Amino acid sequence: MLAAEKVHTLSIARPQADQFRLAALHRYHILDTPACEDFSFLTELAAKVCEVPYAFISLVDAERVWIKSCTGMQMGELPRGESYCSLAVLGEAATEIPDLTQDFRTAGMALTVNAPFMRMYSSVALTSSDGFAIGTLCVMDTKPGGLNPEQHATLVKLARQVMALIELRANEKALEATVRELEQLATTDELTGLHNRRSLLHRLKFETARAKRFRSPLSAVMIDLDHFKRINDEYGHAVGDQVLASVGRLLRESVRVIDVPGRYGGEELCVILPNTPIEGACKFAESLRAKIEAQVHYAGPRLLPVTASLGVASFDHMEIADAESLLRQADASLYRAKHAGRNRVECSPN
Ligand SMILES: Nc1nc2c(ncn2[C@@H]2O[C@H](COP(=O)(O)OP(=O)(O)OP(=O)(O)O)[C@@H](O)[C@H]2O)c(=O)[nH]1
Repeated sequence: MLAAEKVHTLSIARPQADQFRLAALHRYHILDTPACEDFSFLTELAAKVCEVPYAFISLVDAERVWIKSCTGMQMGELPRGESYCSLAVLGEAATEIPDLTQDFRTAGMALTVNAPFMRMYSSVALTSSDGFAIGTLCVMDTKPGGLNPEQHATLVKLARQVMALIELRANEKALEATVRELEQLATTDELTGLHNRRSLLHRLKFETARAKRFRSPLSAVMIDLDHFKRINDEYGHAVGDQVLASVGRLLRESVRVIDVPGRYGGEELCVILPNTPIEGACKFAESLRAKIEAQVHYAGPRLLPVTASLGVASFDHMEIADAESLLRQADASLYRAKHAGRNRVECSPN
């Protein structure tokens, strides 16, 4: 970073429609990203080709110029009024200042009046796909002068490479976000926000393998709403859906991050509890049962009592060979809870 004994802030004219230019810059999500070898390579190449000690990839933000990569000195960012690059986004595709001390706009800037006492500046604008200059690829020297036509032509080509790399990184980021979104859609039950059946069974297989490998306990809790058919029949499917969605939310809010809450099918929900022995799972199930009973539901103005029966099974108390048999045992416990009068928890084994 620059040691600014005397910070000299020039009020530099802003290009018209700077907010559109800034929007274009921010769309790339490149500001404040970590250093990256691909960009460093391009600044090193720019300095070498132009036979100067300094090269920068700079991005002109609202109040600062942020340096993505630099060769010759370490610099993170500069106030916008202290950066030569602020001039370069004023509209010119290329800017060259042969002697910075002789240009009234740059003569008082910190890099000119303090070490390393820059004298020559030459830059090519980094132009976004919608035509805005978001920053520059620039080279600097402590001697006055300029680039020859060949060096300038190469700097233009390198600036295009920098921009292509910025576009590539942005596209990669957008693609990652889309993949994450699709993954979320493919694994989530739309009504309840819980894992859907496929995702639940996939995670159960994974957790079963892990429990076997590390001999850690694994539990599953099956949850079935009591007399749910009556709710649908008496108040309609939409009210039934509303109840399921609320219980789903309650379940999501009741579990730990490592637990896997899912919709097994219809009004039957399930939670996989990794690293949890039967005692812990039964405690959890009992607390969940009480929360479901206490949750308030309405069908219009009428209060709707909703309860659930829960069945628990665990790996550490019985010989369970695979994921399916864990669920079968939890289902058998649930069956017992239903037959014992509903709104209760049954743990396996008896
Ligand atoms: N609204 C709504 N209802 C559903 C959904 N999935 C399943 N159901 C209904 O849930 C009801 C389940 O009924 P049953 O299996 O007879 O069980 P129950 O009435 O809950 O009775 P018990 O489980 O024995 O207490 C059926 O009427 C299904 O149509 C759903 O996504 N939305």
